[in-house]
Amino acid sequence: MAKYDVDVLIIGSGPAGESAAMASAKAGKRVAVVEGRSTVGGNCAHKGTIPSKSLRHAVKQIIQFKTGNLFRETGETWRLTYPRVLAAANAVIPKQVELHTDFYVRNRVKLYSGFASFIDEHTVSIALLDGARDEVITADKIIIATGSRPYRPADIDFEHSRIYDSDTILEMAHSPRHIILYGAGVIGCEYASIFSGLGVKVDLINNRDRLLSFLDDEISDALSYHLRDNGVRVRHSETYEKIEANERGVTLYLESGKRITADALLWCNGRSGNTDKLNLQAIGLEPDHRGNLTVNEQYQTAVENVYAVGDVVGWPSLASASFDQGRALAAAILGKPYQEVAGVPTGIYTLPEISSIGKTERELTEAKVPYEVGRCLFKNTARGQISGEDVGMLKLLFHVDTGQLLGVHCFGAEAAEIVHIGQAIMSQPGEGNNINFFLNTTFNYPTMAEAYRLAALDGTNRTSRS
Ligand SMILES: Cc1cc2nc3c(=O)[nH]c(=O)nc-3n(C[C@H](O)[C@H](O)[C@H](O)COP(=O)(O)OP(=O)(O)OC[C@H]3O[C@@H](n4cnc5c(N)ncnc54)[C@H](O)[C@@H]3O)c2cc1C
Ligand SMILES: NC(=O)c1ccc[n+]([C@@H]2O[C@H](COP(=O)([O-])OP(=O)(O)OC[C@H]3O[C@@H](n4cnc5c(N)ncnc54)[C@H](O)[C@@H]3O)[C@@H](O)[C@H]2O)c1
Repeated sequence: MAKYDVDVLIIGSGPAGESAAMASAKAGKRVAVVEGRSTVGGNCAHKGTIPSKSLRHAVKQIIQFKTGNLFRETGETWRLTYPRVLAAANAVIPKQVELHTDFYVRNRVKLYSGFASFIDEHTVSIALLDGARDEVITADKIIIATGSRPYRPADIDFEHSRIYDSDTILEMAHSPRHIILYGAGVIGCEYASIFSGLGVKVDLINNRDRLLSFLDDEISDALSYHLRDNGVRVRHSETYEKIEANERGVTLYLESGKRITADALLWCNGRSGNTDKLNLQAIGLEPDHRGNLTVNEQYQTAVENVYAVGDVVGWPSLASASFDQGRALAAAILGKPYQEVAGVPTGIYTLPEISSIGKTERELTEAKVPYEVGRCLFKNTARGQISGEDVGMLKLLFHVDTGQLLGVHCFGAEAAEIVHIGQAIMSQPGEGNNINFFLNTTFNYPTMAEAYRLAALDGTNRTSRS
């Protein structure tokens, strides 16, 4: 008789929970997953990555249609409402659910639809969604992969029909003429692109002094320029004092004395880890003030058999990293070699798209590393000219003496794909990581990938002249 009902019990079926489940099941463990929604996929598939990227894709199609002279006569009026675009975008969610459900079925992972909370460190109670009863399960190892949700300050009335967060904006049933986005992190910048692309007047309120300050300054400046060029009003270094809404509109009062009124406000300033309903007191765990759990490099919490992965452990809070954390954790539990999740690229689906990996110019300058820059503007590539996607740039940072590639920064069409070529070279050991790879390699022509060759030529021409 086994001591526990299952070997591994996972709470949450987002990317982190799913990858931990699949890796454990494939290693022959008896695995069960508890999901508080009626379908799998996590917030990633239902509220975060997937719907927002699908919405952005639909908006990009609209922009291409509106600006492409092949499709329309100049002066023709044409408009799609937000609910219509949203409905088209949301069509991807059931496809995602079907895809991910199959993974559980094929790998014989038992799924419980219900809300989990701890009874003790090996026992979890599940309030089943059908309301029939509570199920109690014991497990040798328990993984918390409960993700995060929008942070909601107590002084803002999120029940009001004009005030939204990144979950409820996916239910907005009208097209605003003017929207305020409070918070200019990744979510705020992505939604600024989406709404301005739909022709909505956008105010983007940033409580810092530049957009996405973790990016290379040149890329962050380019984002500010292009958002403004698309009609977004970006306001830096502003903090809200209060937000009032009534049937006529919503007004944001800023500490600086400014007042902005619009049809809707999207709050995108911060997230909280989903830990408050897990009854963590029962096992002596205490999350931090943002609801996140602290873990060691093996994703183990202070309780030996309880682990945590994904958004619930905080930074970098990405679906991409969550998948890898889940797999790394499963390997650690199984006593296999595992790789720490590091060197995660940034992929930001603004218009234009942004992606980067490695060091920024500021970081290299501060560290006194002698580096050179190679740039290729997309407007100077044949592919960029043919496709009309000529806004953008690839920028390579490399060591002046060794040619080692130190950073790849890209904005423009397909930046999030393009960056992976640089990532592959940067991850080569020793001299395998060298800018010369791009000079000694034949690229398909015409491609956006060719930008690597052009940027490498630009950079190495500079170093050979100096
Ligand atoms: C608008 C938006 C856009 C994003 N875009 C991107 C992007 O482009 N690229 C990217 O890499 N990342 C993106 N992210 C981040 C990404 O969605 C998250 O990092 C990812 O979903 C985290 O995965 P997770 O497995 O930790 O948890 P989640 O996906 O949050 O899933 C956790 C699951 O746990 C369940 N759960 C919670 N508590 C319980 C409980 N007590 N019992 C049972 N089940 C429970 C929840 O119902 C949920 O389904 C975006 C996020 C948002 C909000
Ligand atoms: N393309 C992508 O990769 C993508 C797209 C959208 C969102 N995301 C991820 O979703 C997460 C949320 O993005 P965001 O744009 O809202 O930025 P964010 O949550 O990282 O930060 C926005 C601001 O809110 C503050 N904040 C965060 N949590 C808080 C809390 N609980 N209480 C008070 N203040 C808090 C932060 O300090 C920051 O000033 C990020 O981790 C981001 O990486 C990724």
